[in-house]
Amino acid sequence: MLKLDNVTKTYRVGALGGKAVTAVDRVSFDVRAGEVVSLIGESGSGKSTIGRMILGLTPVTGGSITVAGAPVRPGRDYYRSVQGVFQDPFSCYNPVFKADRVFRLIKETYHPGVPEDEWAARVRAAVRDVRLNPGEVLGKYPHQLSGGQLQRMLIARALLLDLKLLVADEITSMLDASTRVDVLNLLADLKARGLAVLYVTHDLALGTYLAERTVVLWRGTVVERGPTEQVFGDPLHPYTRRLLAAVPRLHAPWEDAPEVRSCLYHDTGAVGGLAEATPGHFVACARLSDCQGDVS
Ligand SMILES: Nc1ncnc2c1ncn2[C@@H]1O[C@H](COP(=O)(O)OP(=O)(O)OP(=O)(O)O)[C@@H](O)[C@H]1O
Repeated sequence: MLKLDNVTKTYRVGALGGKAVTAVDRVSFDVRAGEVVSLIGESGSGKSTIGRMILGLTPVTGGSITVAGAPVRPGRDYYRSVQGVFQDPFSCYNPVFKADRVFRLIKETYHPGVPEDEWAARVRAAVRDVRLNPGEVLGKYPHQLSGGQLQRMLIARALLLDLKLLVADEITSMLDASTRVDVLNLLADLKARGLAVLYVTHDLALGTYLAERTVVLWRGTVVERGPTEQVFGDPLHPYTRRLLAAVPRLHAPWEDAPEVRSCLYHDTGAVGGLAEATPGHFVACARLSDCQGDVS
């Protein structure tokens, strides 16, 4: 459903855009229909930039992104099947309008011909699908609803479209533990309906919860990707191991990488990109910044 092929993003920064920052560097992975893939990495690793490129909010610098075989083409038709939900639900609502205005905008843009009573029934069904009570949430202003309720209403809004791909960017990070589980279960429901979900997070525990496959991003490059149980159960790259072992320790800088005893990438003679350890489980060079998989 979603395919990224060697995607690179360079931002121009500094005076008159004279300096280039490579936020995403030759990233390739895919997400199939009915699958959740989690994209994991620390702050600044390029996760949101990837999400924004998929949603057509910022152009790619190199490589290609396709959804159902077609390139990203921001516009009404594209957003009918591709939607994003972001970390801060409050920013998606205008505080002076009732929160369910987000549903009205969908009707006006995508379903203008649907009679009002039928539309109201569809909205109520979508709201129930995200485990909210229409009587409790409809007709209220954003400040009268919780973050979790607003987040779920955004997902309900996406359900009113002919959605094929959802980019969920840190959607649970502002929610309390019980609401978080609700929203994750909701994503599992979407998966069961055949949606492709890219679940962007810096939280490994949440990443494992429902993703079939995991992509680990480090400074804009993929260092490991594969079936979630393999990436978490048998992490091959030192960065993945470090993420898994990242419990705060006083006086020990987090940056301390574990000693690299061997590097599958070099051992297998792989060149440029990732070495395949077991079917579908790929890993980059273990020498982190020394090499970044560019050796020959
Ligand atoms: N509009 C921009 N202009 C210049 N640099 C940017 C821009 N947006 C992001 N960057 C840089 O690109 C890199 C990746 O940022 P990005 O927001 O994609 O990371 P992230 O993994 O989503 O981080 P976080 O989890 O903190 O949101 C960072 O170095 C960031 O400073």
